[in-house]
Amino acid sequence: IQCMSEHLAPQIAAYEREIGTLREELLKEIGHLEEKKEAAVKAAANCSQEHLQSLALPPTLRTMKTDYASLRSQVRNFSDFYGTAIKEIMAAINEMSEANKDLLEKYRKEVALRRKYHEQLVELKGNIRVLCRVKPVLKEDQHEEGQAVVVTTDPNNESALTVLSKGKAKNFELDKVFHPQATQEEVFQEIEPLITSCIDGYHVCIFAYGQTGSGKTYSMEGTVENPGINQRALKHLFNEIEERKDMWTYTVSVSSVEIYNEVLRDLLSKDGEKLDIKINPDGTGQLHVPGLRVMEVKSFQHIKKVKYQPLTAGSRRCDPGLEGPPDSHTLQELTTHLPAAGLTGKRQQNRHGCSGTMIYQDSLANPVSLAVPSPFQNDKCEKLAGV
Ligand SMILES: Nc1ncnc2c1ncn2[C@@H]1O[C@H](COP(=O)(O)OP(=O)(O)OP(=O)(O)O)[C@@H](O)[C@H]1O
Repeated sequence: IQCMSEHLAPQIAAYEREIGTLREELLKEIGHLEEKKEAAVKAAANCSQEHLQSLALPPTLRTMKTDYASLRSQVRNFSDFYGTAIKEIMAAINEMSEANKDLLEKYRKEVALRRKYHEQLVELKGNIRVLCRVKPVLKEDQHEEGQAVVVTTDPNNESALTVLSKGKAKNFELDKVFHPQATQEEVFQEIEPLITSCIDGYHVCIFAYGQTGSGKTYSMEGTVENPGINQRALKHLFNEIEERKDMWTYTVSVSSVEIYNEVLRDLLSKDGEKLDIKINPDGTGQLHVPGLRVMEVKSFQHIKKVKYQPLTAGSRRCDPGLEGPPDSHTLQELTTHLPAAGLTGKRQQNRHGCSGTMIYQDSLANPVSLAVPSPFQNDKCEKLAGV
């Protein structure tokens, strides 16, 4: 066996070499065939495209083909377009939030400025200001020739007032004296800054005091052609609110009462319901009138349409049947509320936002000397007006 295997070994080696050579040739041949196949496939593809192009497509198919091509390119471009749009949107959002920050910053500065102005106003003009309007002598006053005019103003001093009493001239100094020819507009100009303060959250009380026929109603309400403080203040208030509407939304509400000989009546209720003043149970220690109707008003026109109950008979005049001085007062309270967060301030801000109150009051009283230190003789009225 050993002898045989030694004899066959060279032959086996020769076969193996021959097999190797044959394998290499076979692989080469396969390679050639592959190349030929590729070339044949390409040629076939070209041929079918040329063939397709040479075919006359119906017009609808041709349109579809162009539409399809355009859609394909649009789809390809869409991701680029989408990316650009997202970037633009993000840039706009950033710009907006920057603008918002800017606006908020401006508002904070504005609030601080207004507070400063209000404090300056209070500092310069006082927290309580007493203004005097001298009524002109009218035809109906039956002023007779030769009768002395007892109240005179000084054209060079807007604080001075002289009253002739029992042959003696008494001089008074007030915050401001309006001469008899002063217009409703001039009187209102003195009040105007207080209306802005009310919108900014401060409490304001405007009180007209004087003997019957002295011009309280004329100054406060005025006439249709020549409106007084109340009408002008409301117009001004709604104009200011309108100017601020892009930034802030205010709500405005009104209530109205008459206090006649210590009896308080709601002038917004149908039957002029009688009410009383109580301590507010909310713990603030402030006074309020339980059951008093409060009406939200949207505009100056709206407020003019509010129906008030007619006043108690006799409350607009000295009632001769009464003993002692008649006590007649009408109070109109107007509240502005700004339900905004992020405001700063102490007094005027509560957790609901910022509220300011304006009380107009018109009082009837017996003739009194200008030197009377406290003109508020009516207990309920004094309480309600918060003076
Ligand atoms: N400054 C003024 N200029 C022109 N007229 C005036 C002026 N002030 C008052 N009057 C007129 O005087 C009259 C009496 O005024 P008014 O009714 O306002 O007084 P009053 O103080 O409200 O009186 P009462 O307390 O009795 O209601 C009215 O006819 C009013 O038009």
